[in-house]
Amino acid sequence: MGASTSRHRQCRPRQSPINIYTKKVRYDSSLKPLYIYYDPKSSQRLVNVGHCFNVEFEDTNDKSVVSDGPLVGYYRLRQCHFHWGASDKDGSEHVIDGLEYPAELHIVHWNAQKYPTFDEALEHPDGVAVIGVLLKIGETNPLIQSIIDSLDQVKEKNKECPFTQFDLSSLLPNDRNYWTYQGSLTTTPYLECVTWIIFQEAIPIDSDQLQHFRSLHCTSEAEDPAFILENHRAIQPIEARVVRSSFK
Ligand SMILES: O=C1NC(=O)[C@@H](c2ccccc2)S1
Ligand SMILES: [Zn+2]
Repeated sequence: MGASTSRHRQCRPRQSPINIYTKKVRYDSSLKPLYIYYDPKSSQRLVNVGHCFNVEFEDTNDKSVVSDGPLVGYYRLRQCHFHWGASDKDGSEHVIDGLEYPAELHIVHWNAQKYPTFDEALEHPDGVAVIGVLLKIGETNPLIQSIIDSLDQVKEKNKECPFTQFDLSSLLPNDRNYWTYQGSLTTTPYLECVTWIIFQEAIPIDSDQLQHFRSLHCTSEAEDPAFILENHRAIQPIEARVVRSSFK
């Protein structure tokens, strides 16, 4: 192994996203069912952060949390966002047996039981838990439509608007089978602090709804407009990791 390769392997061993090769996944009977409770009163606002839009939630209390599953303790809901592609052919970050989905929802939580702030949690290997939900082209999604109906208020980078009473739990698939592995943030600074929980079942979105995501501006009002056509990171080497499943 060359020096750069060995340096590369040592310094970034748990990057995300990855291809989940289902033949190499290991069923782990000790994995518990996930406990997920999201209070619609926790949702606060919609923000265009330039490379995507976030639905941001109040994370100064434990009203909306995820626990159990592969996790130790509880993780507080902080924000959710989507990743998408320039066409419906790609867009998800995680890939399943080489199959790319048109988009992926990320629900970001942090270990408020152990760490005082989100920024502190980012510095620890058990600091963050992200639930990933794959999206497939299908019927119109009414929950996503409620977000789209507000997107014109956050068209440009750094714009935000109130977004309350959002029932995020209705966006989750009915089937709670999941894969889990240790990974990283998928945007800079790519910190290796994430326990990933990816649902096996995809949820529907229609093609027109996806097109609305691509009409968001990655530029501020003062700049010449450019669009967020895509915002998904390429898959990364799995290195020495094994993906576990909650199901056979
Ligand atoms: O799941 C992920 N998606 C992203 O855009 C990354 C991120 C980075 C910082 C805060 C929240 C999320 S990590
Ligand atoms: Zn993400």
